[in-house]
Amino acid sequence: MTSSPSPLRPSREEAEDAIRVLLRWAGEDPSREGLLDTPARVARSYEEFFEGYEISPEDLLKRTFSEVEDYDEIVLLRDIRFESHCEHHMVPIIGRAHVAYLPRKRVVGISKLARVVDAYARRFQIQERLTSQIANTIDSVLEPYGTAVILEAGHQCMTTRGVHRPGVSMVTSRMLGVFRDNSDTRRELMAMLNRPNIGELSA
Ligand SMILES: Nc1nc2c(ncn2[C@@H]2O[C@H](COP(=O)(O)OP(=O)(O)OP(=O)(O)O)[C@@H](O)[C@H]2O)c(=O)[nH]1
Repeated sequence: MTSSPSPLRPSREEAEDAIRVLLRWAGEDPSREGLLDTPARVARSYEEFFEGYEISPEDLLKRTFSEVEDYDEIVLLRDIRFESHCEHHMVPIIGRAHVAYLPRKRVVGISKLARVVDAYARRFQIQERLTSQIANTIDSVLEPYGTAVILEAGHQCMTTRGVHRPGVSMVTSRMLGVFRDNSDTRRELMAMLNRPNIGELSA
């Protein structure tokens, strides 16, 4: 995950040992052939699932386009798939994010909005905090007239265990600036979200 790990961070070997303990605790024999490479695979998967801890979301938004300084309408990137992990049960949260801002002077490359979503999603999360972190970062770095973030997600801690309710999704939002204060602007955003998604045409 990092080339210079913090002294508090366990080594890869310790992480793999912990995975062997979990396998034993589940009733398995980590030395059987099919499981021999599993601790290393899981550790590699964790590096991927949790790479957000190594990314600075603020830095992702530093490069802005000055040529479009006079654009002052809503920019919306919708249906951004994200994958996160619930901090309570360490199982996946899979959903879609819709991210909008109304630029004041700074416009960013749209992929950067998806990268900010990933930078926070690839950590242990609860959905409310994930929603706020994405919105707050865009708002503080770009200083737009407003920022809006809406997340819809399925939580495997509710679908594959515990209360077992497949098909349930959780919806959260954070509205800042004009999206919070101006009902016309918020309505315009909702109308944009309700239009058919043509993104798949270019997929
Ligand atoms: N608000 C919120 N709750 C979440 C999120 N992810 C998981 N949870 C909930 O966190 C709660 C943790 O509750 P606990 O009672 O401590 O854990 P538990 O005994 O495993 O609970 P059950 O899931 O009901 O079996 C559960 O109700 C989860 O559904 C999230 O992103 N936001």
